[in-house]
This record gives sequence, C-alpha cells and structure tokens, in this order.
Amino acid sequence: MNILDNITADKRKEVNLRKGLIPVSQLEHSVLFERDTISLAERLKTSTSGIIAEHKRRSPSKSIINNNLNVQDVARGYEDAGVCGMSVLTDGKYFGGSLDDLLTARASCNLPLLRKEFIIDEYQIIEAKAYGADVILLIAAILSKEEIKQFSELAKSLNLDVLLEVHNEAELQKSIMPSLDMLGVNNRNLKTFEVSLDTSKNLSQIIPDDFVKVSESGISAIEPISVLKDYGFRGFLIGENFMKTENPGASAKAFIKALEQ
Ligand SMILES: O=C(O)c1ccccc1NCC(=O)[C@H](O)[C@H](O)COP(=O)(O)O
Repeated sequence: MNILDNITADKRKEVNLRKGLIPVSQLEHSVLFERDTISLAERLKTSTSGIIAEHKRRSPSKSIINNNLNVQDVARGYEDAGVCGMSVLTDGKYFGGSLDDLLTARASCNLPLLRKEFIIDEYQIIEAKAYGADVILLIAAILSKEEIKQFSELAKSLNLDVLLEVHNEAELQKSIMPSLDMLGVNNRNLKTFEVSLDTSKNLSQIIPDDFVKVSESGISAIEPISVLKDYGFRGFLIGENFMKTENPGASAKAFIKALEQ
C-alpha cells in the first residue's frame, strides 16, 4: 500500500459525494471559461525557463509548507514572474487545496492553469473545465490504459490539454497515446518520498520526441534545470521551493532571472 492507494480510495468517496451535490448536467452548464490563449505545451516549447509554478499549502511528504498566503497574490505573483503556467492543487485532505483555489487563480491571472488532482473519474475532468483549468493531470500509476485513453479523449473534447505523469518505464509504456500533450516524469518516489532527478534522466530516453517533456518534483536549484534541458526536458514543475517562501511570486521571479542569465 502506498500513499496513492489511500488518496485514490478517499477520492472515490469524495467524487461520489460531489456528484450527489452537483450533477454532471449542472456542471456542464457552468462551463464558462472558453479561453483563447497560447497553450501550456506551446509556451513550454518556446520558453527559455519552462517553469510551471505550483500553489501547494501542504503535502504528505512535507506536512505544512505555507498556510499564510492567498491564492490571488500567489497567482498574480507567478504571472508577474513570467512563469509558463500555474499548477493548482485542488485536493483538500492531503494538500489543503480546493476547487475554489482554482477558481480564484482563474480570476486572478491569465496563465494556463493545471488542475493538479488525482483524477479517477470523468466527473473531475468536467469540474476542471467548469472551474477554469486549461490542463488536467492524469497519473499513470492510478489509471488503467483504457482509463487514460477515455479520460484524455474527454479532456481533448473539452479543449483541455493533458499532462500525463509517470514514475517508471512500465507506466510510460502503457500510457503513450496521441491524446496526450505533455509527458511528466515525477521525481518523487511515492513509497519513500525521496526525490531523485535520475528518474527524469533515465526515462527521458524512452519518451518519444512528439511529447513535451516535463520534470516534476524536488527541483530547488537552477543547475539541475540546465542538466535536465540537455535530456530534452522543456518544462519544470516547482512547488515547495517557491511556496515555502513569504512571497512565491518574487521567489519565482528571482529563480527565472537566474536561469536566464
Ligand atoms: O508532494 C508530495 O508529497 C506528494 C505526495 C504524494 C503524491 C503527490 C505529491 N505531490 C504532488 C506533486 O506532484 C508535487 O506537488 C509537484 O510535482 C511539485 O513538487 P515539489 O516541487 O517537490 O513541491
């Protein structure tokens, strides 16, 4: 049993409750945000920094990271810093996030927004759209190949981009399909919570070139980014390193400035 088993078991209960409160038909009516902006994948392809900055209050591996910030300030700060996109954790129990955080981020900035969630049901994809996301995360470790296909195709039909996350070669091999836009390698081992950028380096060689490669978790310095770029990565998802500071936007700005020098 790893943390993902606990999270997905809780998620199934939560999604069933939400479906009872807001039926799909009602959610579909509240899909308000049809945005005409450059996609996250396109931004990553042309960016020199490739930073996707995350809003993350707490996590299973680190407990509380920062409870003293509001999403509006963080979103505006990240936009001002010049990040390519913002990731918003919407899980409440393990990460202290919410769908309201996503909605607030949407109202506060024009960045492509990733709904960072443990998606196990189509309902959450329609929710992502209704609450202003541009991108969803699918985690190969908790989904079958059929679910990845079904969920990514639904996302594409809603004009949402898909970031597929893998931790190892088996997950990658089962997941590669045309309905994905970006392939993320999570450097965090979810059994031990240890992070190793070697996970990204090793898997980079077998990710087909047609996908934008994103390295996720445990990035806190600019040097590893230069190395990961040599392995073909265009995107770098960073949460704790910015969120643990008093002003995540200012931290992201300084980080990007250092990267671009
Ligand atoms: O962050 C965790 O402890 C964690 C535990 C279990 C499942 C997922 C987890 N994190 C989600 C993420 O993917 C990260 O928030 C994201 O990649 C940013 O990571 P970091 O820069 O290390 O905060």
